[in-house]
Amino acid sequence: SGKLPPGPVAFPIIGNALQLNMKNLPQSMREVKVAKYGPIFTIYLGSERVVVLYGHEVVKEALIDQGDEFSERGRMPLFEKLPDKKGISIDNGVPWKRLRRFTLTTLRNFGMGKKSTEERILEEAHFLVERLKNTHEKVHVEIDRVIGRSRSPCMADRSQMPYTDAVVHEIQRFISLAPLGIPRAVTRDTHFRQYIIPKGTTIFPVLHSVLYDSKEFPKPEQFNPGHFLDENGAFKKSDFFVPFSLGKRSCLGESLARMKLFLLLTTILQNFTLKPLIDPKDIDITPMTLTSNDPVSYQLIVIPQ
Ligand code: HEM
Repeated sequence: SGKLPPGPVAFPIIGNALQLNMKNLPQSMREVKVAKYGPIFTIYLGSERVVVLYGHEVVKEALIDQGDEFSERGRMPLFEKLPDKKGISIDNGVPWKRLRRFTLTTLRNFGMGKKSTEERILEEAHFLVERLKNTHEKVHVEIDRVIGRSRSPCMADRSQMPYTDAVVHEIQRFISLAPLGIPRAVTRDTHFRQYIIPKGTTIFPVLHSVLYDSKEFPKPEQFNPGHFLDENGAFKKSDFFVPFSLGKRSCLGESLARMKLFLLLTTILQNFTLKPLIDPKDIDITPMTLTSNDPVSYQLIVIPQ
């Protein structure tokens, strides 16, 4: 008893390819949800069935409340044979369990070395600073605002720097790097709300739908660090901040990535003023979107402080 979540009628072989914009799947997901199917729907990418979870409530319900059932790593249908820009194949044969073990061991070894992770990242940040200082050339990156820093950054500073912390969070929210999440799959036939999702079905937990929820983040399309600040200017946590996903298969590199983002940003801004070449409002910040939101290249003026 029970049935699959609803979805648009699919054709043999091509599935829903004609109804979806394959160049911008996250946008298509929103249209399908809004069209009529609601927060849980089924689509076919080629002949592969995918159940899409759209919005904070269902994403949390699946990845946290029913975390065991939604804990398998899924496939990215249609895209599996595409090499990414670095020539690394995102083949479905990626052995996730081995990757997880490898990452854990590497992170542990990294942490056990003579130097702390913090020191290593700072070394990297200073190396970057040296490179920028010595280069005098315009770097192709867009940053449309300037935040000055007067003292040497370290992780302990973060709690004293709510605005910088909010900026880092807002960057991650705004760029929505993995808008569809990284595909999951269900470990067994799974009852989810009034539906049954067959074992092995690919699941897209649409992180973009959580990061861009307008009830939590007023005007989500606008870059506004105020999304993570309370009325007194203190840092405000949000359950909707899910760039690293949620639950037992969430990103293993989260604390490393967050440390890097904070230390690199503060070190660069402590040493340089960054300016765009053109009026910031004329800069097109639309990312390249296929399954991830990749920023395009920008020109930038880097002025030593
Ligand atoms: C800003 C940077 C990063 C973002 C936004 C990010 C995001 C994600 C997301 C959305 C997932 C899918 C998790 C899920 O299905 O619940 C993931 C998985 C994963 N990430 Fe990251 N990640 C980042 C950096 C890193 C770094 C630096 C590492 C390694 C040190 C890393 C290692 C992994 C691994 C191993 C998995 C697979 C976990 C599993 O399948 O059990 N990530 N990441």
